[in-house]
Amino acid sequence: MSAVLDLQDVTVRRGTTTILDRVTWQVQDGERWVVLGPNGAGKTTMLQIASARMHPSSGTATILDARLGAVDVFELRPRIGVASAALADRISPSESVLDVVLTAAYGMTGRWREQYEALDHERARTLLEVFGVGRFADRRFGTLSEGERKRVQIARALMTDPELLLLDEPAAGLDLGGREELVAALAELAQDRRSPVLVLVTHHVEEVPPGFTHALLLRDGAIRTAGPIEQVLTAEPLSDTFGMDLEVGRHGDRWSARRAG
Ligand SMILES: Nc1ncnc2c1ncn2[C@@H]1O[C@H](COP(=O)(O)OP(=O)(O)OP(=O)(O)O)[C@@H](O)[C@H]1O
Repeated sequence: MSAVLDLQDVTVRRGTTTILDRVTWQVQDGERWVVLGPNGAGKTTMLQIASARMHPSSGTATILDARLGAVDVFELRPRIGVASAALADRISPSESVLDVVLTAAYGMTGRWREQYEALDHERARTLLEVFGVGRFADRRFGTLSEGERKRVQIARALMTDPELLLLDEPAAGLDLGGREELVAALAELAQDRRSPVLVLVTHHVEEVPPGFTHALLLRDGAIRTAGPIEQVLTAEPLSDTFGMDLEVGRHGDRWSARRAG
């Protein structure tokens, strides 16, 4: 079976800066990946390629069997769910929470819109319930807390029933309780075999939800290590990626890291 995501020698240049440097990465069906790396490593840029929002300067990116540059990205994008700060910024604070989720489906249903409307509503409400924010369906998006908004964004990203779900720092800005609730929700998603392939960008190993299977470490636009999570989330590769001696702990199905010594 072909890979869900297949990057071969992907390089992204802006002026004289190389943001991604010959990135070769394959994600297979059923896998759940976490992407870690310091600020400016190129993580968001890699997700922009993976979500068909950016083309490589060189190399090839094949997403869900569609090669970027040879397909209509507007057909491809609905098959990819994305939750990121950049997308969240575009949501109007006055929009109702239900509409934030529902509008992800617009454009998918075309001229049969009316027949789909009831089903869309039901699905949007179910997704909000799954992420513990069902009771806010009729509130304005702008009145929600940061953590509640993050969960609404993930519900929105799942609305089109994507085959690939990309989450860019979903726990950023959350307090401890909010982070733990989000990690638990993502763990459930990861463990559900019906879920799409997941790629989660984070800065902290503490935010890696149980059930994630693989990890990729990025530094200065290049992959340092990628593979099964137990092998990658260890002291040596993480120290190398963050340029600092780190102690890495595994506590049941969670991780922690701190400076060694
Ligand atoms: N248009 C551009 N021109 C020049 N440099 C750029 C451009 N866009 C991004 N960069 C640089 O590319 C690098 C990678 O950015 P990117 O946002 O992908 O990193 P990141 O790993 O997601 O960082 P963070 O963890 O801080 O969010 C950064 O150094 C950034 O300044």
